[in-house]
Amino acid sequence: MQSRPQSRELVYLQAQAVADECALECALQAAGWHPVRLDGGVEEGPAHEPGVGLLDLRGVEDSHASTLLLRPELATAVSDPHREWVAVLQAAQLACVPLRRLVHAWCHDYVTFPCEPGTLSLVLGHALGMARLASDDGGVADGWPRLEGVVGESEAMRQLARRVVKAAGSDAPVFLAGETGTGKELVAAALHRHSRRRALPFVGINCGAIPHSLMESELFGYERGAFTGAVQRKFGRVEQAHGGTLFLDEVADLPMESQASLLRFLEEGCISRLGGHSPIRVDARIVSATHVDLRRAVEDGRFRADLYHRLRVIELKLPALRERGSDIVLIAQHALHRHAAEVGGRVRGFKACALRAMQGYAWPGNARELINRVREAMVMAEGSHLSARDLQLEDTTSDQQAVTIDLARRAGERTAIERALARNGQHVGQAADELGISRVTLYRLMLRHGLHEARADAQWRRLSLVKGAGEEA
Ligand SMILES: Nc1ncnc2c1ncn2[C@@H]1O[C@H](COP(=O)(O)OP(=O)(O)OP(=O)(O)O)[C@@H](O)[C@H]1O
Repeated sequence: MQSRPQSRELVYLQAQAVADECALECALQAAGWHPVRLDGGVEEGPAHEPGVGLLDLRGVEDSHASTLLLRPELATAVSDPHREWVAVLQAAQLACVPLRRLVHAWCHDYVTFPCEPGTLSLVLGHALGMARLASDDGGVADGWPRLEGVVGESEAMRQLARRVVKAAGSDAPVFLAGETGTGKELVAAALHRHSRRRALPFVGINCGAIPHSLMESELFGYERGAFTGAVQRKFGRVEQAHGGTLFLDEVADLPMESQASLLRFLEEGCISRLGGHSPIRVDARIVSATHVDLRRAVEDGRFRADLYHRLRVIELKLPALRERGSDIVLIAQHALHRHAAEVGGRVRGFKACALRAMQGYAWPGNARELINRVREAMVMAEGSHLSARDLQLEDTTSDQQAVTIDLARRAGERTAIERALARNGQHVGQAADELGISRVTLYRLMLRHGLHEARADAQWRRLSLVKGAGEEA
């Protein structure tokens, strides 16, 4: 006896109620597919399993077609990067240009209804196959998710990517900490793209770049006539981010008055425009960042403690570039490709001395400094391959210098320490355990390799005074 094929699941999203719903459901079941309705449409966070969705557009009138994607449940669903969509239409609807554009832009394929179960099965199976292919390419292929636009494969960045994707599954406020130029804004945008809000706005504001006197109106907007010159209503950044994400960059620079208003918004979910009389409900996910020590700002009385705790429900720390090993070269190459056209493709790569010098430099301005140096060098350099000198970096070892066993051992030792520290979030005790040496020995080795500059904890200061700390352990 022939066994009945197991039915496969698909997500079913209906744009408009139709009279003969059962007919489509029967056709799907006959084709071996089990539809799961997206009632209300919004999924809880991104499902990383590749899948297929059926977008039922039957009954959508021509006049509504161009505004369909303003409906958040539709926009969120069709922009899920892990799902391919198949549209269902009535043959006559193919004459509607906005509907055709929507299907062309967002769907893998379409069927006109009524249709043969065999055709339906073929089209859906093909869409599922394409979703799986795409997922193998760019998704979580070798156990860690790639963040779009964020270059880096070091262990520190893999850990960060995993945490970003987890954080994206919730609506809790996220605080991004990290030195200047480490990519906080880039990561904030990636967080938004991985969240269920991805089809709605990502609105950024640099709190350090706006005069204090304008901050309230910039954040919360104003009504016409609220003050001289307010000739028409203006929506503030918070309101513009409704449904999406609001990114508050350099949040430590927020004036006290706006800190109080922001806190009120976080607690009540409502804002008031300047000159407005009724509160307006706004649903915006808050991501904030600063390169300064926000805890210190709280201690100094420059930042409200209650707001500080509200903002950092989830804290993500971006590693400094010098802790990211071979990411330095990856980002340099990324910059080279990105700006190649500006110099007519004249510059094609890096000399060995440049690669060495980049790895040996501390990059206080992080990825921003690296990208800018590469870009400047590309304009100024004479040859096709950039040297350490083109990058205005010191080449500590020349190409011709013999590499002694001792030099190689030291280089290996330094790399092992850097990686252990990065893997263990700069925790010296844990890094020492992993390396199989004592904390004291690790501190001595760090001193010898010049890896101690950023550390200011008391134990380090004590140990650095120990006689002979820089000698062989
Ligand atoms: N991992 C990365 N891959 C590619 N480009 C990066 C990466 N990190 C940073 N950049 C680039 O470096 C520049 C600075 O990044 P970004 O503005 O996100 O840093 P930031 O941490 O927000 O800095 P600041 O604290 O000064 O505001 C941008 O041009 C960004 O595209």
